[in-house]
Amino acid sequence: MRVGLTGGIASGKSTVSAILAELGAVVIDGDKLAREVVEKGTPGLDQVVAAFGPEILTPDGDMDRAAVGRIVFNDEAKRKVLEGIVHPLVFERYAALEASAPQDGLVVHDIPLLAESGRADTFDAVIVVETPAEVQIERMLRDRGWTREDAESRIAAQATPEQRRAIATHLIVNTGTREELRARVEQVYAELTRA
Ligand SMILES: CC(C)(COP(=O)(O)OP(=O)(O)OC[C@H]1O[C@@H](n2cnc3c(N)ncnc32)[C@H](O)[C@@H]1O)[C@@H](O)C(=O)NCCC(=O)NCCS
Ligand SMILES: Nc1ncnc2c1ncn2[C@@H]1O[C@H](COP(=O)(O)OP(=O)(O)OP(=O)(O)O)[C@@H](O)[C@H]1O
Repeated sequence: MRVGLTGGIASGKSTVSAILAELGAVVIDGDKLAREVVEKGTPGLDQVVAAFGPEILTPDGDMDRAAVGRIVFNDEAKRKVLEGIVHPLVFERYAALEASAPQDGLVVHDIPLLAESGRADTFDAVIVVETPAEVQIERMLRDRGWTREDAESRIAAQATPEQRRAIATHLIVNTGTREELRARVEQVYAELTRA
């Protein structure tokens, strides 16, 4: 069974996917793939440099992620250019990893931008993790050292909670404790593996 997992930034997706993995699911992490396809020496990074210029490289030749983030989360057209480079490469990697995943059990695709991608229909089920924007912002300020403006600009670049709910077959409202979150994830896992 192919399951999409999505949610806004800092909503709790990685926490949910870690619990699903403990329960036996195979998890494919979209953010990790999006980093791999633009690592130093990749054709992906060459394309990003061609579009954004060599000033987005660190002295070591890696992509300066903070610099690119400052550009694309303040300019939608530039964000679309970056997405046009990164997303096709990520979807190629998803397909290759899925082909080598075990055929029985749950394969969970953690895709931060699933609602935005229009690909939700390609999954057997879609888990949406939802957390109030104020909690997302607090976590970003605490964990990433960002300003409130940085945090708000990421949220503004993403789908709304309503748009995500519209694609959900299983909604996880992450407003309680970690223990409550675990219990809800166990319930969803049981429902999906019974199906
Ligand atoms: C702009 C970049 C360099 C910033 O890197 P940074 O290390 O600061 O963030 P990281 O990649 O860890 O992403 C953290 C979160 O930001 C949000 N985010 C990332 N890219 C986007 C985007 N294009 N639109 C909206 N939100 C996004 C997601 O919630 C993601 O989980 C990077 O996010 C990137 O390359 N984005 C484009 C690729 C993409 O869309 N990735 C997300 C899903 S595949
Ligand atoms: N129910 C909860 N109670 C307390 N803290 C939580 C809860 N759920 C998640 N967190 C914490 O919130 C932060 C963000 O969660 P997590 O990394 O799982 O989100 P994410 O959606 O994967 O984030 P990102 O979009 O940044 O990859 C983490 O520090 C995590 O430990």
